[in-house]
Amino acid sequence: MSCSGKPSCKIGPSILNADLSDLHSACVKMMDSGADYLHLDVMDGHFVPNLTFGHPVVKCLKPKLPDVFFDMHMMVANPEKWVSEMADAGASQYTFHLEASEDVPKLIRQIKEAGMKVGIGLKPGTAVEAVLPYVEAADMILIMTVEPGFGGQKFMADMMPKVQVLRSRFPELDIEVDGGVGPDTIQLCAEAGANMIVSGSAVVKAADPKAVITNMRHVVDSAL
Ligand SMILES: O=C(CO)[C@@H](O)[C@H](O)COP(=O)(O)O
Repeated sequence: MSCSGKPSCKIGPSILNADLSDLHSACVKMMDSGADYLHLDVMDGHFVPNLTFGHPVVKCLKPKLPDVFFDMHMMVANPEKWVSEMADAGASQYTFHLEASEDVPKLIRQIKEAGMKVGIGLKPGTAVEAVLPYVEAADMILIMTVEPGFGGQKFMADMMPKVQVLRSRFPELDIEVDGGVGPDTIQLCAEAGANMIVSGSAVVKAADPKAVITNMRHVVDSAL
């Protein structure tokens, strides 16, 4: 866990439901609206029943957005397979799923050696206790608040106890929530102790994304 002190609020729009025909503009719009980072959803059709994009897309985006932190949400089987490609493409953080890795300590080492931060994601059905042995070695833990695979799903409030357990045990940890997070659900996330907020449809499809981001930041800052 590399973070020290009180965690800060960071808002990372998921561009999954953006207009992918003009992905660069969609990313710029999010950053101009006050986003702290971008959350890029990589799906392989095996770990989740959907397909998106991979490292070639990141490689195209990175030179145009050199200062943007790319949080790669790797919803893939065999996450060890894409570490070097993602690092070469310019990814900042490699968030793999605990359920997909056969050797978590080895994968964490591999990601760090490649120069990226380490995120570990948990599907809704995975108990938070399963990740506890790895928290100290990771930079961020992602608690999924929908079944991974699609944007626009309903927020699962019953995932909040997982966030509470992590926050009470690790006051300085970056804890990310992802899935159905927006103005209607941010209060629950903030009260539970999440500080890294992934929001897809609620931000990307908003008439005023800046207002949505500002509002969510205010709610999280007030709870931290
Ligand atoms: O990883 C995922 C879905 O698998 C998420 O990043 C969603 O894409 C977020 O979108 P919304 O639920 O906020 O629309």
